[in-house]
Amino acid sequence: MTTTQSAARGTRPLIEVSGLRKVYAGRAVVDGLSFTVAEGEIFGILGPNGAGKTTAVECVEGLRVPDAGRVRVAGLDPVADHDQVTCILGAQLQESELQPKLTVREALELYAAFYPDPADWRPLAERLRLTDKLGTRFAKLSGGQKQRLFIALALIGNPRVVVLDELTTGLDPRARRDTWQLIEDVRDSGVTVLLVTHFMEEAQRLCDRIAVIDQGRIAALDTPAGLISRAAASTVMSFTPSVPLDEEALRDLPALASVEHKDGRVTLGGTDETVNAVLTLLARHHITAHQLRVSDATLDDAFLDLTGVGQS
Ligand SMILES: Nc1ncnc2c1ncn2[C@@H]1O[C@H](COP(=O)(O)OP(=O)(O)OP(=O)(O)O)[C@@H](O)[C@H]1O
Repeated sequence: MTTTQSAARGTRPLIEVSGLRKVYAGRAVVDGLSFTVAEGEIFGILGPNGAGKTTAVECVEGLRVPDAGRVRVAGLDPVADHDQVTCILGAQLQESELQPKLTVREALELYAAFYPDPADWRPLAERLRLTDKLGTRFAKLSGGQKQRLFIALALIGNPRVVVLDELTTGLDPRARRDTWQLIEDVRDSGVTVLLVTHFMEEAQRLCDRIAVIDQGRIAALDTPAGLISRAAASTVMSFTPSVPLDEEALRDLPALASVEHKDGRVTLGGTDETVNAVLTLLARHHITAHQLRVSDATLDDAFLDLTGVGQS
């Protein structure tokens, strides 16, 4: 660790964003964002397309200059103290930033040379399962291998925090799950993670806290469980009734949050009380519920209620 890094280490949050604003063509795409990230956290930024997520994290990285507000990384200004922040914060590269002919070994050696106190790339390559790919050119790597290389390059400067923006987009489910494990390993090794994602399951599984961003503002900031508890319905029930249901009878159900009919299937949002009342109603009318499913609300449901936008 460098002197600057140890001097900056303390009890204050590792990342502090306060009143951040960024305007393009007269439109505030980031409009007064405030959040903090504690050392050791996986902090998620979730939001619909165009919500301002990348703009916000690029202000944290010092790649964009805020129009208003304050950003600090370990107490440093990412724009004014850019060189020092670069040693503390590792950013995931975009694919186009690597030469297709560069081998994995060359990329690791090249990026290690950028830092005053780099990690030894050999154990890093081992940890990221790249050792048998060291001689492979970037263009020949699979999507998952490229992502593992990007994580290695983000970690090569021994950063205290890594910013991962849409890291698993385009990966198949298996490679995505492998990458999740790697992100957890990164955090377990003591590195704080700022994660921008579109994937609800990813955010729910990995993040300690999540800021849901909508139209440049924070719609909610909480733990995954806290966000889920904000969904209008805590329980979702769906079934195909053997005969069509009386709409009026459904409307009178206790704690009912939503009703939807689609292709003969009924989906109800509510609580356990709603579910029990539906079962009683069906039994009373001798109606069978085919393919009955009852599930707890998910982050997806909460996201939909908070932003009005469904996600993958
Ligand atoms: N350099 C720029 N010049 C003009 N407008 C920009 C610029 N960068 C971003 N924008 C606009 O700002 C808005 C927010 O973009 P941003 O990339 O931050 O959103 P995002 O939440 O990361 O979206 P996505 O999930 O689609 O990546 C968008 O409407 C985008 O078109």
